[in-house]
Amino acid sequence: MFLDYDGVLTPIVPRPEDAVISDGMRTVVRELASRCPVCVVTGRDRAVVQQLMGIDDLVVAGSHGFDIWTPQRGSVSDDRVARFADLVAAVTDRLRTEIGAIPGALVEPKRASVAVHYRLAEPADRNRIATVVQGLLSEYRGELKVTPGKMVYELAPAVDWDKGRAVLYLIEVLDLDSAGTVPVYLGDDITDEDAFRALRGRGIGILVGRADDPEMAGRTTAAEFVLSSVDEVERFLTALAR
Ligand SMILES: O=P(O)(O)OC[C@H]1O[C@H](O[C@H]2O[C@H](CO)[C@@H](O)[C@H](O)[C@H]2O)[C@H](O)[C@@H](O)[C@@H]1O
Repeated sequence: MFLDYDGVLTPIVPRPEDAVISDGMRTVVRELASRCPVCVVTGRDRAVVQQLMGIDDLVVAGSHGFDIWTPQRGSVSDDRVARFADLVAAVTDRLRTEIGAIPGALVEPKRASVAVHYRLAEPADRNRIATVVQGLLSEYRGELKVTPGKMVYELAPAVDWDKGRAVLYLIEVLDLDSAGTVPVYLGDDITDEDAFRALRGRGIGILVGRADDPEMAGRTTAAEFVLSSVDEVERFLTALAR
């Protein structure tokens, strides 16, 4: 079972640091993990998501799959994190300098990527934030890629790696590639589409969200199924954990 974090295990809230998992969801995730392998595949920094979940013994693919860790083996990300550390640090510094003074703009550093949030910024300031991000993309052309998310720009090294590649890698590393195993992926945001596409024909993709949510407007998805809310996710995982 591959689980995204924000928007799947916790509702979207104004401030990233307030997205703490509920006691009920934590219990269900733990119960499920006693029945089958559970991996958290998130845009979050790995250590941060472990803290928000209050669980540190699950496989986690943090920073959009760049930073993969298992309780048994520790880091299994090859040199992906180390290779891009200087780039990520330089871009994070620039964002802090150029965006830090814009009210409501938040720069969220991670081990292998960086996010710029504009949910709390005035609409008039959002263009300024987008301009800074576009400027950095031009300056680091070929080195940096930007993926939009829910009121956020996700900046990561421009390599052929994403949540979909991370899920396929985990299936291999964790020996889950057997005929009797069906990988299931739950996600809500644009970066989860890579995972839905990767599992097409070999697993099940479940989009979490509602068509009438303005942040989902115009989205197409490669997922086959839909759950409409975090509450529905909890009921679904509870049924699976029985
Ligand atoms: O891959 P995920 O686990 O879904 O993480 C995606 C990003 O989620 C977080 O940002 C989003 O959720 C915040 C808390 O609800 C919200 O305030 C923000 O507007 C959303 O974009 C997280 O902060 C990012 O680092 C993740 O990449």
